[in-house]
Amino acid sequence: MGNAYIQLSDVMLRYGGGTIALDHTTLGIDEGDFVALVGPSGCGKSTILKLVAGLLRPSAGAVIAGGREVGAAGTLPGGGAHASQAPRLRIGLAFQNPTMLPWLTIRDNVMIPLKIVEPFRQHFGKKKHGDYKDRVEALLAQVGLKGFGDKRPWQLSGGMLQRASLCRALVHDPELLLLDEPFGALDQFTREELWDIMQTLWMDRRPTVLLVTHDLRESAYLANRICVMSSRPGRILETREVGFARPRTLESSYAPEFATLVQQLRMRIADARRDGDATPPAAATATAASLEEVAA
Ligand SMILES: Nc1ncnc2c1ncn2[C@@H]1O[C@H](COP(=O)(O)OP(=O)(O)OP(=O)(O)O)[C@@H](O)[C@H]1O
Repeated sequence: MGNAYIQLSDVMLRYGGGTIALDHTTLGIDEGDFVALVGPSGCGKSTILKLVAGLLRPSAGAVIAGGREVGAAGTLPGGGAHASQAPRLRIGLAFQNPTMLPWLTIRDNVMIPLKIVEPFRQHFGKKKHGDYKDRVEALLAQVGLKGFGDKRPWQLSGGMLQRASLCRALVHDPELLLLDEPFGALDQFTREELWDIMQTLWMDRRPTVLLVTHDLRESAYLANRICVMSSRPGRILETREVGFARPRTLESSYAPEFATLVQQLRMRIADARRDGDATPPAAATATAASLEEVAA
């Protein structure tokens, strides 16, 4: 069993209806790393995020986040007999649909984690019009939403709401950021703009990030490592190091080595879709070796 910051060890996840979403899934993520999960639709990517967040517990195997067993098989999520004494990680979440509470301003929506999560929560009453407001305004400015704090969610475009959603995911300085296709519903131009913003936020703050995406260019632009999953029941078929220098730019995303990486990922996923996880180990190793040459 590995001992990475985030560690899934031989995890099996069976949903209530009997669907086995993950089987023999092992994945380690180092502190401060930026990892993307890609793979065929329905292969269990979101299920991995939910396990790491402690929203699900594995049917077998173990999930550890920041030294704490978040949902050992047979225990309650985040607790139970096997849980270590390590403090629970502060987690930030952003999804494809940036759900905002419509009766609150953008500023108050972004502030919600400060109202809920310790140690911010205990000072909320005192600081919500001072330090916390400044913190939210600074984040909004960083994502290009300066001056929009007083607006209501219905007064913003989809791209602006997604920017606000990123602010909400980061406002409480999470140690772990879980992103489930956060840019999936946006047009290409807005998406690329947000890649840049996301990269800057990560480089400034260095949370550990786990990003689920269908967009292979996005994974190559943002991640340090890309994990390719098999068809359901999902497991990690291959992990790619992405060695491109940072900060990455749109221009660099049109470089031949970037295009080659994306093309190879695409072929790997097409294989996984066609063959399930039936790729013989020798062939998988050969593919991994050829892919390594690209990143080098
Ligand atoms: N609550 C649930 N109950 C039963 N089955 C579920 C549940 N949630 C997901 N599944 C099934 O588990 C499998 C994995 O789902 P998951 O959402 O993790 O996949 P995914 O890779 O994120 O999919 P996509 O790329 O299409 O978003 C799918 O077959 C899905 O239908």
